[in-house]
Amino acid sequence: MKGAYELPSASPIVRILQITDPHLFATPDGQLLGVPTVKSFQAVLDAIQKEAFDYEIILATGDLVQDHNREAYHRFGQMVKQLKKPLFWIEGNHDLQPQMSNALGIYAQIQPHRHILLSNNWQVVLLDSHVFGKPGGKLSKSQLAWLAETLKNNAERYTLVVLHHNILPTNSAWLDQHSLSNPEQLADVLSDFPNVKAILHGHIHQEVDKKWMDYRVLATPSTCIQFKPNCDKFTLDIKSPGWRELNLMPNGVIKTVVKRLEDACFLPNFSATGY
Ligand SMILES: Nc1ncnc2c1ncn2[C@@H]1O[C@@H]2COP(=O)(O)O[C@H]2[C@H]1O
Ligand SMILES: [Fe+2]
Repeated sequence: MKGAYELPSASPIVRILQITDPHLFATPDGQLLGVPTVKSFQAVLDAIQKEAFDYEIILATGDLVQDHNREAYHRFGQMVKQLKKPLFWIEGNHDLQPQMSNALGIYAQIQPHRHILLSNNWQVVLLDSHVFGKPGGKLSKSQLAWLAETLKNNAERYTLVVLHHNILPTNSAWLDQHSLSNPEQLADVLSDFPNVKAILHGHIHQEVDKKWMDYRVLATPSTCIQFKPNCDKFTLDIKSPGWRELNLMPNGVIKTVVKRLEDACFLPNFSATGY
């Protein structure tokens, strides 16, 4: 495990951009259920650059590629260069190691660190919840032990915990079977550290801002297809690709907003029953 990445901030507010689940292909025309994911990702990157939000770091929360292709990781590495800020990533269920680390490791902007110290009062801890060959997630004993150790060593800092898989149900049976399988073990670790403020994830291709015990749970739209909440059978949503802006305030509060491309762009094939 790499040590902490330290980002002393000029501003007391820490600004973070989250992009998630781009499901890129090696080829520019590769499609996921009718959506050309490289093109929708580029449209999101273009829209982000038109915004005034002056983020300091980027979090890419998994499922960076769709087809385990090394070249798709290189496409990700090349495409995010335009954002010109340090980028940190975690694995999703569609990602494959060591191809992912090896490919992303050659880009100076892309950081291998899983612990980020931001300003004087915040930290971000990135967890690997991916289980080889399975769509659902689990936090291993070693990830949980590392989380406990990291929180203990920096207990005075407010903390944002980041992983790929969801903790709370989406009220969609087809998707909820692929949630994090051991949230109670995560809760056990977190319960000793009252400065943990929020848990941020991807995977469910929809916006969430809810409470789980004392923690705020935030999920973010994919940069490609969207899943419709509250549907027991696989159902795609008409909502557009999106991203999230987060402002970590010096008093421990998080101000955050999800933004999307304009309506009715990159609509998927609504008759699809899965992938
Ligand atoms: N029809 C389906 N039923 C159950 N699981 C599915 C279906 N289609 C896709 N999935 C899996 O559910 C996962 C949810 O989001 P992911 O992008 O991680 O990848 C998806 C697939 O692994
Ligand atoms: Fe996923």
